[in-house]
Amino acid sequence: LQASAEGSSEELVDPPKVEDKIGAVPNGLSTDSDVAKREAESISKRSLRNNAEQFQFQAEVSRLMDIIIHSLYSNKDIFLRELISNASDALDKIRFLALTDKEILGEGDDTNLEIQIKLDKEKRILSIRDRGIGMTKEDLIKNLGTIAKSGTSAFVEKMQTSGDLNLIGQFGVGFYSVYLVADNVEVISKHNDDKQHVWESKADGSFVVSEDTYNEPLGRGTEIRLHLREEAGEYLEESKLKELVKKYSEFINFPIHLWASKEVDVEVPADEDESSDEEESPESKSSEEETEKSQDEDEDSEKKPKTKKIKETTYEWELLNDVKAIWLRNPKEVTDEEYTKFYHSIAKDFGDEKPLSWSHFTAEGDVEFKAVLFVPPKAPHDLYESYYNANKSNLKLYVRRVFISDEFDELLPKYLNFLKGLVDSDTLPLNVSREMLQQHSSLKTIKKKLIRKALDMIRKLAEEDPDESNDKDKKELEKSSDDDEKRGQYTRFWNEFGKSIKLGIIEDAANRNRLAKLLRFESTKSDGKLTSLDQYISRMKSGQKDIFYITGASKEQLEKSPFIERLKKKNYEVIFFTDPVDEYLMQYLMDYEDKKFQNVSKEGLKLGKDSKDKEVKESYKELTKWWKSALASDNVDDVKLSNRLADTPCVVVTSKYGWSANMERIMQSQTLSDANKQAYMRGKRVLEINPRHPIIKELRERVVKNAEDESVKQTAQLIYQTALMESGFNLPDPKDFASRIYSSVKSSLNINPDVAVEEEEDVEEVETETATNEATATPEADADTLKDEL
Ligand SMILES: Nc1ncnc2c1ncn2[C@@H]1O[C@H](COP(=O)(O)OP(=O)(O)OP(=O)(O)O)[C@@H](O)[C@H]1O
Repeated sequence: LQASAEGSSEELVDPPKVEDKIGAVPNGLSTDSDVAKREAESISKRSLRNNAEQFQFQAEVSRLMDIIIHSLYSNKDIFLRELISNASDALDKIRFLALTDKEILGEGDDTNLEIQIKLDKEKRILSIRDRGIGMTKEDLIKNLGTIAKSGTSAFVEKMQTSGDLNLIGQFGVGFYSVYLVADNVEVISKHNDDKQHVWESKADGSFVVSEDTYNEPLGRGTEIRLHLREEAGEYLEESKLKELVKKYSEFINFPIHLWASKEVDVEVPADEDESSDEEESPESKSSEEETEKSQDEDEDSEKKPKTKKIKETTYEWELLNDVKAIWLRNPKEVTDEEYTKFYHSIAKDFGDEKPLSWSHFTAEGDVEFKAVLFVPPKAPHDLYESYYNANKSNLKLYVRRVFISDEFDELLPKYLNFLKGLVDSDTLPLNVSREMLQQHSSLKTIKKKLIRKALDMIRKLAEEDPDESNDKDKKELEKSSDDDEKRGQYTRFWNEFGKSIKLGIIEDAANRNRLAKLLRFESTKSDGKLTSLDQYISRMKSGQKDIFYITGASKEQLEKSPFIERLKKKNYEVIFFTDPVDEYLMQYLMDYEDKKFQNVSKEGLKLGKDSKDKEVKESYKELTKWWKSALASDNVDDVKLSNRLADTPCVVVTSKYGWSANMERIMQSQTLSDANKQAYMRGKRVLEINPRHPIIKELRERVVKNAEDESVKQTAQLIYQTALMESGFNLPDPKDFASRIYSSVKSSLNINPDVAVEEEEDVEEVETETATNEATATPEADADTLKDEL
């Protein structure tokens, strides 16, 4: 979209040049050279306009900017940390490239990897400049407006519900926070591969990009100029900027300088009258010594011109941060507050909450590295989005203090992607490409150690939580003072990241047992709280060999399940697994501490032998045989006596290695699931009957009396279909089930089964006017409804 920008050149600003000493320029009268300069400037402005191209912001970005501009969010400070963080990222990028090609850094000032902040109070401009990688024209267009990141719409959505703008950095759209304080923003950038360009937008839906022939050449890097809004005057105060850098950007690993003013005493020539006054001042004659001195001075003053001291404002770069990396310090000397602030900065998570836990350690031996790992207080919004495809490592890799990448998949397994932190290795080579580094053998060792440390840290979260310990430990823990803060911390962890631990059990065979220790769930005995496998084992009945569990859609549903009736009666504990991932989890978690897991809705449940078993079995032989053949066309492999039922007549159980009813339900609900696989994986079904139930006993009598009785067959089919449903399966033919129910209702109401439904009288249809006015359902209308719903 080419813009014709003639005629509006007045709108263009005349920004200060970074190297000018703002405020130190005297306001003198115009000279010829000033006129010539202004003439030249207006020519540059025109040429800037002529080659300007206008672009529309991508729609989501536009919405985002709109929200930011009209936000009533009071903490507008956040824009500065976002800009500094971007500057730091850009510096990291160029430093990394310079590892393999020194030339890239250029020479002179360009080699100073730093961030500079400057103010122009008069023009109300705040500039943040870095000597980072810079942006080409294409980068400016793409990164600042036309390509919306996945986080953009997620953030817009989030803002509409719980408007906490503080989270902006986590969504990868931090740059736009500049519009909290500025109504016009210029981004001047120079990348080694392109000429200097300037991007400008007043957040009116579009931005302009042009080659920059007007501003002072940056050499390399980016300068962001914010034309501050009327109400954002506080950001023109040096003290405010110093406070913000201290608060939010303390852990930036590059020097941040502020062009700060300073009052200094300077000697200036004094006029004669004043100097004679000074000579007459009483102090100068107060002692002999001083008189002598003053005589000396008098002698000097004959040679030197007279001077006096006056206050003058000068400017110099003042360093605002201490660039000593926190991970290089001794953990004992780092305070909790410092770790929390470091977490906020590394995770771009500037909420009020502390990380749930952290681990700061040094690994020694063949591979040496330092690391700091954090468990965030909350899971990010997209933790499990495209879990298997996206590259979402949250660990930053440094080699000897130089940032290398935060996209190294090789540092942590996917299931630990929720951890934040960094690794700084002394063993890895510095001057090789990222690809080569990725294949370096040391990474395997680093990964192994990181996993161990991470799992230890999570285990400690549980150990230190008083709610987690059993009664004996509780007494000891009650003495500790920071009890309250730690109470419930593991439940908080579990609610945020429990799924990751489950995915770990599925994916990481080597650490399966360690991860299983971290597993939490509810059970028939957990009293609404979470419990662990160790606690389950400690409560096991004597002689109990297996760990019992059941899977389903909700705890409420499972509590009433017929599968656990008898187990509950006999005081066995049954674990409830209600997350879809649990079905997958239990395909991998076969045993724990030598105890096997038994799904109580699958065949193979053993609860000890009953002395009358054989006898009872014999008495049901005829019924089970008859029923098995009657159900042959229903995919039922067998009919057996059940040992798990108390009050229910019968249930349908599945074979050990096939899918459970719950898994069938999950698979059927997946849009892209493969029908062939469904048929193949569907577990074999066995109808289990309760030999003590009156319905079953009666059925046995009836079958013995007359195995061909049609009504007995009908009833048996209805019982089977009901059991199927109660056991959690979808009915293959609901219509058939419904007709059977209605015939049964007819019989209980004493209605003759052959009575037909009354015929409707034939009345000629008359078209009425109202009928034609009625809204008709069209595919378009349906699509609209769907859109509304979405
Ligand atoms: N000072 C800069 N130097 C070079 N590129 C920059 C600079 N500032 C922004 N960018 C580019 O613009 C993009 C958008 O910045 P923005 O702050 O919106 O998102 P981000 O930096 O990717 O994420 P976050 O806000 O979480 O840091 C960046 O990814 C980067 O490519």
